[in-house]
Amino acid sequence: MSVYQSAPTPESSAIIAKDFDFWYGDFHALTGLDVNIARNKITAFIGPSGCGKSTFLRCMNRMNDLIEGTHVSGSMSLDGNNIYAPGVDPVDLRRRVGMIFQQPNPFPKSIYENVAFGPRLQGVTSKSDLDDIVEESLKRANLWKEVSNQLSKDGLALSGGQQQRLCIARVLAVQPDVLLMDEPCSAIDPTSVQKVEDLMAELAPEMTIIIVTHSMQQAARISDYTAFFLQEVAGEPATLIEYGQTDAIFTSPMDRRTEDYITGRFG
Ligand SMILES: Nc1ncnc2c1ncn2[C@@H]1O[C@H](COP(=O)(O)OP(=O)(O)OP(=O)(O)O)[C@@H](O)[C@H]1O
Repeated sequence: MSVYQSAPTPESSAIIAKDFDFWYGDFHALTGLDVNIARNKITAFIGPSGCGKSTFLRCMNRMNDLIEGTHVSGSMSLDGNNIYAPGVDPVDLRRRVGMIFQQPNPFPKSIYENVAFGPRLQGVTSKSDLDDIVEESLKRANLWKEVSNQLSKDGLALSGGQQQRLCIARVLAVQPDVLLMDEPCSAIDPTSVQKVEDLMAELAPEMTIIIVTHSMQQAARISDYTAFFLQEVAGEPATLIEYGQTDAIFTSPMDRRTEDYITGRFG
């Protein structure tokens, strides 16, 4: 049984997972997840390595569909619609639920083309419209000031932290409702971490953000809600141990395993 402390209500949630399980082939990776993800807030997923944080994150835009032999049970909805229902187009879902990875992965194209790529695919052809989208997206990603006079430069020539913000701009250009961030700061320098955290705080009022992080400090600093996952027995599925408002989880966890993890006793 998971423990909940002032967790989001269904009415205030963008994503709702109910009795959700996930398998990689025969390996039952996640079980019994009941999680409401608050709309336009930042939610952090924490837990030791291998407890299924990334797996659960990737369920939210069906990225795991790309891995052969995976399947799910239970339900997962976005704005009230089951994302695993027949007829849902995963490509369209991934536009609405964008993803940022641990390693920045810009295309080997110019900064401009990286950001214009998605809107072009969506049918935007006007040069001035694309110019506007590129500028706006780079501004929202806190990168515009650094690159506005070098938009034709190769995205891969930027620093790691700049590349990560370019990837964020690329996702923002297609106007997602949800941003999934899988350890987005673990491969970038501290100054860039600060910039990414600042931009998350700026985006959150209009976007639902979920971040997987190994940094307790980062989870405590930036998130509104925190979910703690654990795989207690090797080979057995992981599950949600405790979930709720970040302040409550960090200052008065109700489950001993949460307390042990956040105080650094394991993991
Ligand atoms: N593509 C895959 N095929 C089979 N098993 C996988 C695959 N990806 C992950 N797993 C397994 O699923 C479990 C959960 O992994 P996952 O990467 O989701 O955990 P995590 O909590 O995000 O870990 P970390 O913090 O190390 O990134 C692990 O046992 C892992 O070995």
